[in-house]
Amino acid sequence: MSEQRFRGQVTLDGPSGTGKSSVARAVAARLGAAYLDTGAMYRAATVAVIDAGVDPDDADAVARVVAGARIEVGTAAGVEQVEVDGADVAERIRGAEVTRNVSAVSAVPAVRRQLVDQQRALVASADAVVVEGRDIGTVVLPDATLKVYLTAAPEVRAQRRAGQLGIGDPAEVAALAADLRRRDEYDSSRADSPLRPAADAVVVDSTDLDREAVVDRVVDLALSSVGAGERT
Ligand SMILES: Nc1ncnc2c1ncn2[C@@H]1O[C@H](COP(=O)(O)OP(=O)(O)OP(=O)(O)O)[C@@H](O)[C@H]1O
Ligand SMILES: Nc1ccn([C@H]2C[C@H](O)[C@@H](COP(=O)(O)O)O2)c(=O)n1
Repeated sequence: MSEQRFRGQVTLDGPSGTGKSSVARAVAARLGAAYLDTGAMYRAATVAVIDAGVDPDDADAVARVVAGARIEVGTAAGVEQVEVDGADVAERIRGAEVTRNVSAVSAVPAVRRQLVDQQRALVASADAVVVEGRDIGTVVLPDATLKVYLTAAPEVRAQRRAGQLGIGDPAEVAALAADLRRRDEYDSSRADSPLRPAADAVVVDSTDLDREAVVDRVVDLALSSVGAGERT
């Protein structure tokens, strides 16, 4: 049950493992809003590329495969629905092979254009929506009601991800931290739509905040956002 009626778009961008998905889902539930995980769309595109046997670094081939794939994601906050050509890939998109290759696939401009068009269409069908990703405030929804950029210290992010995956071995935690650094670097340095905060984003550093505190902060910001957002 939502606490107050909110209309508009909340964008949540930031590096990997900063809490975008968990915070965005909870904020959407509190605001009674739809929820869109754009990372899931790039992951689904990566499944299509892997299944086609194409090299993720071959931009032309990647663009061709993704153009021919039907990628569908749900926008209900409580359910993860991700399909490629009608097949359920919600679990598979979280696997290591997809995570290893998703940055290369998501750096291909034609893939970005296709998925950004789809993202805007999904957002247009909702009167209240929380959208998470890397370029939502900068590229996908530059006029969003509220833009939040989530950050957290890299070592804290690695520890949280380790907790999520049930990993305690220090060598494996170090490998997780290295993977986070590699993806941050790739996502921030690509030519098309690099990861960076929008000029008008509110930066929330969750290093010393628990998840509920971050959710409270974003909900407060959304409900008090001036101008485009509405409360009824
Ligand atoms: N403020 C917080 N305090 C403690 N743990 C948190 C906090 N925010 C998120 N977490 C936990 O950190 C882990 C990573 O969060 P989440 O998957 O939401 O991040 P993300 O930014 O969406 O990652 P990615 O971009 O890689 O998909 C999860 O286990 C989540 O429960
Ligand atoms: N708007 C977006 C969302 C995601 N990506 C890319 C970059 C990430 O490494 C990858 C997976 O995202 P995650 O599920 O970890 O949030 O997808 C992007 O380029 N733009």
